[in-house]
Amino acid sequence: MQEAASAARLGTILRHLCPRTGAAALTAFPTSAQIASVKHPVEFHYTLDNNLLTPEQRHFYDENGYLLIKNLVSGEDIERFRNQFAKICKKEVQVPGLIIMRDVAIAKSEFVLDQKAVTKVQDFQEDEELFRYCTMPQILKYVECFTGPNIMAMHTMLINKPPDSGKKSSRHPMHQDLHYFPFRPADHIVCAWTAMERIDRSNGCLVVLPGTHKGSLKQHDYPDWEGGVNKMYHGVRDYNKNLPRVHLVMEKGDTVFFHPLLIHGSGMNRTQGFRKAISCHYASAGCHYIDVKGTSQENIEKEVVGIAQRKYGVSTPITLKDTWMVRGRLVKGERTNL
Ligand SMILES: CCCCCCCCCC(=O)SCCNC(=O)CCNC(=O)[C@H](O)C(C)(C)COP(=O)(O)OP(=O)(O)OC[C@H]1O[C@@H](n2cnc3c(N)ncnc32)[C@H](O)[C@@H]1OP(=O)(O)O
Ligand SMILES: Nc1ncnc2c1ncn2[C@@H]1O[C@H](COP(=O)(O)OP(=O)(O)OP(=O)(O)O)[C@@H](O)[C@H]1O
Ligand SMILES: O=C(O)CCC(=O)C(=O)O
Ligand SMILES: [Fe+2]
Ligand SMILES: [Mg+2]
Repeated sequence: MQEAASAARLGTILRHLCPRTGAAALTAFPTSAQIASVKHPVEFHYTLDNNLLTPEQRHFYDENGYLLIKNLVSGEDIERFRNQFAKICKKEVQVPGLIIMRDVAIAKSEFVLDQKAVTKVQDFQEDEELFRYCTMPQILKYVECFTGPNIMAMHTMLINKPPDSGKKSSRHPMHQDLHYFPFRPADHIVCAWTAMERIDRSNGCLVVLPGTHKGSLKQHDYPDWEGGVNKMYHGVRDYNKNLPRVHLVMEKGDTVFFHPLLIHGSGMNRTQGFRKAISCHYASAGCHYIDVKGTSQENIEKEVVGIAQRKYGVSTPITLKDTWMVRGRLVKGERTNL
């Protein structure tokens, strides 16, 4: 009896150390022989093993909070996404629920039906062509290593970073995507972000602070930038500016998977081209919603709810959770909690 109790306790500790591999390595009540055999507790904390990731890749993600896979999306598919994006900008197609955002530097200038006016489109879950990105088997195969088999596409974006207007507003401040998400656990959420062309420091690549996914969710506010900040581009209030930064230089089709606590941003676009990337945030359907009242996420809830009420013309009180429940789409397995 005592052995069963201590075995259960050890199981709990191991699961705590590593929720998934700990649970997989041990049955609910391991025998003392099993306990004795657990010499090297748990190797990997942030990934599931579906025979896709090598031990080196799993180790890299554990340590750094991101994983870059070369050449995952074909040039042909990227061309199709580009064409669809152009059609959306020209208003040749109307997509229900889509948010079209213009850069703050030109938001008040005259409206042009051209992608030169669009900084990103969000929530394209109702666009069959762009949403194809979120359902690509070669992407979901990787996503499953982070989320498990029941997968929800929660947030979709095509980012069209414009040439900087001179005000540096094309930058994206350093942030953690979890700030926007009222669901947990964070370890079962992952972003896939695919470069639609070569992206390096000249056109504003992703900048990451490796290892910061091991920390907690930080307080986010608007950065104090003279040239203006795009709506809802909150940044981490205080982060250690001495932490090493890594610039992710990517070729067309390369895809990075990253943890929602990883602190990242993107630099200014110093070229004349519109730097394009397409992304989707996935979560395990088994994640649960949380109430963000009284937490650091209260400020973003207020903004998102304000925009959602305007967009859907509702005046009844809604929560951050409601805005996510209507956007999430199942892409694999079974829709359970989210
Ligand atoms: C829900 C968030 C999900 C994020 C989750 C994943 C992590 C991702 C991290 C991010 O991407 S953070 C940034 C997320 N940003 C957004 O979600 C903002 C999405 N954009 C919008 O909702 C609309 O583009 C916006 C409401 C800002 C404007 O759309 P409208 O169609 O209402 O534009 P309109 O031209 O009518 O302008 C209305 C007002 O907004 C202002 N505006 C427009 N674009 C702006 C801009 N880019 N920045 C600041 N203000 C802007 C514009 O000047 C004007 O101000 P006034 O009322 O004072 O005249
Ligand atoms: N003064 C600043 N305060 C806060 N964040 C900043 C500041 N300058 C840059 N950043 C952030 O750091 C990231 C990279 O920005 P930056 O424009 O310096 O690009 P970069 O790729 O570092 O280019 P460079 O080659 O000039 O260093 C972005 O997320 C940006 O928002
Ligand atoms: O600059 C980009 O393409 C990505 C910005 C980003 O991190 C985000 O939208 O969450
Ligand atoms: Fe982000
Ligand atoms: Mg810099």
